[in-house]
Amino acid sequence: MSIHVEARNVVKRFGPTVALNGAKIAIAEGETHALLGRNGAGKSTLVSILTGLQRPDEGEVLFSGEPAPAPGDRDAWRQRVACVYQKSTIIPALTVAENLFLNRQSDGHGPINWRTLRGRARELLDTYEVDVDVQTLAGDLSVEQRQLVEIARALSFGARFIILDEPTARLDGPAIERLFARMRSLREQGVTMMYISHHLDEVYEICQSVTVFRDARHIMTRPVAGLPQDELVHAMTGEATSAYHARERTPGERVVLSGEGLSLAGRYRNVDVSVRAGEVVGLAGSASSGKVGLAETLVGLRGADTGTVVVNGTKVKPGDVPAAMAAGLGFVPEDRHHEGFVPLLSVGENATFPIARKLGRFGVVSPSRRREKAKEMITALDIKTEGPDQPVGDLSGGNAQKVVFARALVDDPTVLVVINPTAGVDVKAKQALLGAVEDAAERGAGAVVVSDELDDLRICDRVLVMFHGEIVKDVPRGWTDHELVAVMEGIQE
Ligand SMILES: Nc1ncnc2c1ncn2[C@@H]1O[C@H](COP(=O)(O)OP(=O)(O)OP(=O)(O)O)[C@@H](O)[C@H]1O
Repeated sequence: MSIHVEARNVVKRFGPTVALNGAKIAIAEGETHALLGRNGAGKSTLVSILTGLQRPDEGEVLFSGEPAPAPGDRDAWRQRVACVYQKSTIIPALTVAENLFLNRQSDGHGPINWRTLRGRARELLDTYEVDVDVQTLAGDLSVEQRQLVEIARALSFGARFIILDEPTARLDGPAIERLFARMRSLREQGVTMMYISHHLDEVYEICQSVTVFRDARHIMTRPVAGLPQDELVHAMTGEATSAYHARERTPGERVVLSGEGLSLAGRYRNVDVSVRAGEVVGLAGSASSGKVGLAETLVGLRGADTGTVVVNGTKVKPGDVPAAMAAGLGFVPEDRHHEGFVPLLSVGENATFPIARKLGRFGVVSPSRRREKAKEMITALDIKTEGPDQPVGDLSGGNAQKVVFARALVDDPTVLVVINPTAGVDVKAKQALLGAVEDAAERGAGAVVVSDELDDLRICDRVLVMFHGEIVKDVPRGWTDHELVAVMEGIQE
């Protein structure tokens, strides 16, 4: 089989960090090839080099045996490769049609003809069987629709090689199945794909080959069929890793978080929840179930039409997150890029933000105390960084998520609410984060884990399942995967 995409001996440095150290990958024509590695292993750096966004310090990239285009020749790159990122690259304030033809609206002869543009956009989406109205504002699309539009856009430039960088991180079960069906049909049409994910089961389901990077180096490339999962995990971590075992505990009596009579039009209705000290409560359901909206109300990020929220004895005003935090709340938001961290501030500043007032007198933070506390959190959560002074924007995705976690935990919260807590984090780091939630519960905090990752929900004492905006079942510990998924998908009452 011929090689479609190849990177040889790639070295890439960022200051003192060596992100890729003689790394390589070779992807055969028409295959779906997984790239795996722990957080910070160098995967995204390779993506930026394979898409021409960054130049390697050493090494080369070849497409079908030919050297890659010159760095500035964006059109030539677009014809060879496209990437669907976890973070959207489409512009929310523009329509789908405008996004599809961004920078190519006119043919260079006179003004843009909007009607023709819409027609071409419709035709393009029809070709790839994407059922989205081209006049919709891109900001109103679901994550799934947005990804389909991005894939269609990539193919329309003529690219026969698509990189999918953690595409399932924000999709629910049925949407993941639909994405996989589409990937299979693209593969049948001869499209080559590179697939990045921290979910090993997905790799076994959709990929034919896998390459593992560890500490900036290539560790192995193998066919997926017949490869034992232990060997894969060992290649990623360099050690044997055992499965995570959720702990047993007996929750206390005191209610530390409650929501009563909560309704928000279009999101959820008639919800009553209460979480006791030392209890971990899961909130599960499909993307349209209302679980994220409800969690955002519980932390004060989003108002409700009716009902009240009480955090640790304090009634929280809708929209007043600082008041909820002052009452003892720690929070990991759904979208770390928007609400999670400030990229230009350092790891230390981000991680210690909620305790800034306590660390210094008269509101002035002592840099040495901040560094000390930040170092503690870096060790506790195993954050891969040059140190507390590095800007969070320079960290790999999974390590940035750990900083958001550190911020939620730093002030020993009485109530901890985490939304998709392990999104983008690797196999081992996931265990550290779930362990941190269980530690908090053992210290007496009440926690809410909002997720549809079954591994995340396994640490919960009970799981509230939402369907179409209502809590349909309170499932105690001891469920099987099949049972819980059936309730989440509304198959079983
Ligand atoms: N612009 C940058 N400036 C400084 N360091 C960087 C920059 N981009 C990446 N790095 C560093 O390079 C290393 C590799 O990061 P990369 O994002 O490629 O990892 P990754 O394998 O994609 O991780 P994840 O699974 O968390 O997304 C990390 O240590 C990261 O901090």
